[in-house]
Amino acid sequence: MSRVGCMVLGPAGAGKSTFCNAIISHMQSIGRRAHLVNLDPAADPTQYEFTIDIKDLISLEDVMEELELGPNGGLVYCFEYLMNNLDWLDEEIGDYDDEYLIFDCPGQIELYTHIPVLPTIARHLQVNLNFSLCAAYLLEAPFVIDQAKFFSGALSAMSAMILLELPHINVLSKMDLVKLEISRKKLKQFLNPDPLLLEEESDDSNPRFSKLNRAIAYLVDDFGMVQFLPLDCSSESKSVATIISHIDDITQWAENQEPKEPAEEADPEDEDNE
Ligand SMILES: Nc1nc2c(ncn2[C@@H]2O[C@H](COP(=O)(O)OP(=O)(O)OP(=O)(O)O)[C@@H](O)[C@H]2O)c(=O)[nH]1
Repeated sequence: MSRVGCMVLGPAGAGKSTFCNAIISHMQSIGRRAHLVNLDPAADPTQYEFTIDIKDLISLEDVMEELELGPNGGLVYCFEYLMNNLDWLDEEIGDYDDEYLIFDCPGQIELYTHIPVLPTIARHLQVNLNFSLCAAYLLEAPFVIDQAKFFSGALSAMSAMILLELPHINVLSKMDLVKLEISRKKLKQFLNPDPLLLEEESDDSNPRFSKLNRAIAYLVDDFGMVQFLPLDCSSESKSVATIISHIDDITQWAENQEPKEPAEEADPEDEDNE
């Protein structure tokens, strides 16, 4: 049996760490074994209990101090360092065989939309460590209430999906913060976005904007970004269990697929391990 993992992605503050912890708590409450892997070298160490923590290898604070880099350059350096020390990750993951690993990723989405850092890690986990892997991309529900922001978020999710090449689910987080009935109604429409309905919505705007919206709505639909699952971590809610069952389904599907080819970006030494 392969190992099962979920990479939790999304912009800064979208609720990734809270969601990761909600998954772990829920899994523990139903007797399943799950562990948290922190891939954010800037994470606050006091907040969550990580089984595996990139900060044991390298921390952003140290890099910024010692190399006099800014936060973004520092983060890229941390990931380049991890890329050159993937055997550290292999050792840490070691024998977590029949268990779930939840990877809490940094909120700098350029790490999966521009720089192929997380795609390389994902491929390494699949090819070298035999993981059935999926991605959960979080967007903050209160931010995507208007259509333009929804499209912008959906496009960033799509960009991550295309670059990571992983079975992918989208999540609208912090649903409890959307209180107005009219906003909740609008969000419901985004959970299963129908290009025709979204097209109608843009009737009152500038015709060129409307045309752009329509094109994006069809693009999002064509790429199968058809569903966003609602998430509310503020209270005991069924949303976490529902998302876990989606993760189970898509990782099960991934397990039945042909094994991936070794990553092009992989270190040639890794190919010797195959
Ligand atoms: N009301 C509400 N607040 C939430 C929910 N999920 C997360 N939050 C809050 O949102 C803030 C950010 O949450 P985090 O889980 O740290 O977000 P993150 O995406 O991991 O943030 P970065 O690691 O900085 O990218 C925290 O104050 C959380 O308590 C939710 O479902 N409802």
